[in-house]
Amino acid sequence: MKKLRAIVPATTANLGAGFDTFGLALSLYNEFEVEEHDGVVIETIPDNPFLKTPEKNLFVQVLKYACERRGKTFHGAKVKQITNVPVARGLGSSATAIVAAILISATVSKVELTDDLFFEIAYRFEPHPDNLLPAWKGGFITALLQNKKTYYQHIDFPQDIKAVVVIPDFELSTEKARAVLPEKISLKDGVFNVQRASLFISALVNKQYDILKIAMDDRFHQPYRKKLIPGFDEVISNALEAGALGASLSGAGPTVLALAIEKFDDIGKAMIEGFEKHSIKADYKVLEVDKRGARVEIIE
Ligand SMILES: Nc1ncnc2c1ncn2[C@@H]1O[C@H](COP(=O)(O)OP(=O)(O)OP(=O)(O)O)[C@@H](O)[C@H]1O
Ligand SMILES: N[C@@H](CCO)C(=O)O
Repeated sequence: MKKLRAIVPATTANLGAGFDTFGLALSLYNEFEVEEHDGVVIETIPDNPFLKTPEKNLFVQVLKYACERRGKTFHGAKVKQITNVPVARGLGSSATAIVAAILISATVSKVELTDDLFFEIAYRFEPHPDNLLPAWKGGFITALLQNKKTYYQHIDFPQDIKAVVVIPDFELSTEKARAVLPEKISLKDGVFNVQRASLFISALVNKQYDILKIAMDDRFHQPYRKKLIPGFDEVISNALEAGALGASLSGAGPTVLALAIEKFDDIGKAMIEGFEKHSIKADYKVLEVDKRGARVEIIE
């Protein structure tokens, strides 16, 4: 195998009411360089001992599975990861690793990467398409899984909207953030989210940005997850007061996302203040929507 590099965008899932269905790719990228090697050697930039452990490194685990799935023996790999997407922060870091490994495996084996093949591998490691799909194909998607088939649609995301993401300095695994969700929700809350998810899509299509604030509200997951994220309500209200169109938890959190067409730095700083009031340090990034998705380059 030549030396290959996969470049995969971060993703923000849910966008409020679109729980487990909306996903958006963002201009923050993880890079995964790989070449054949006897045994597994992992370098991470910045240094991350956790990800350097092969058993904890999803990129290596998916590479191994994809190799053995083709009836080959996985002898190892020399991996260099540039991890700009922070782990367990709600920006789809795990999805970047899965997508990178699948694309590299398909490139090496010269196999056409169909949706069925992609999801057959990916769902063994991550059960929801709302990070996987935008990380793979870019842009904004809405998706669902029914009877082992994934249905999804791309919707053009307005060019003038950017994402302000505020990343607090603590991790929240998707597993832990899903464990606090209720088994059942009321009809009233169900209608609440259906109304707003539909409104969100209409607002994008019709460029009716003034309704995004309402459309990004949620009763499925944020009321429960915010107990794990001190300052969440203030971060959201600060974003809106500073000029955001709408704001929500990014994926399973703890990152908080604001959509905006102006005042990006004011919004970022105001959101950080919301966390700082609860003695939590945070950093903000102003990101574009990534429309290209993941790609593989042959280095040598
Ligand atoms: N860049 C990466 N490279 C290799 N393995 C990763 C990477 N990011 C995450 N993982 C693995 O995936 C596991 C699950 O990550 P988790 O889903 O909790 O966080 P996340 O994907 O960063 O956040 P979210 O899914 O909320 O966007 C991590 O504990 C780690 O084992
Ligand atoms: N929809 C998933 C996304 C995880 O990134 C969740 O909220 O748990």
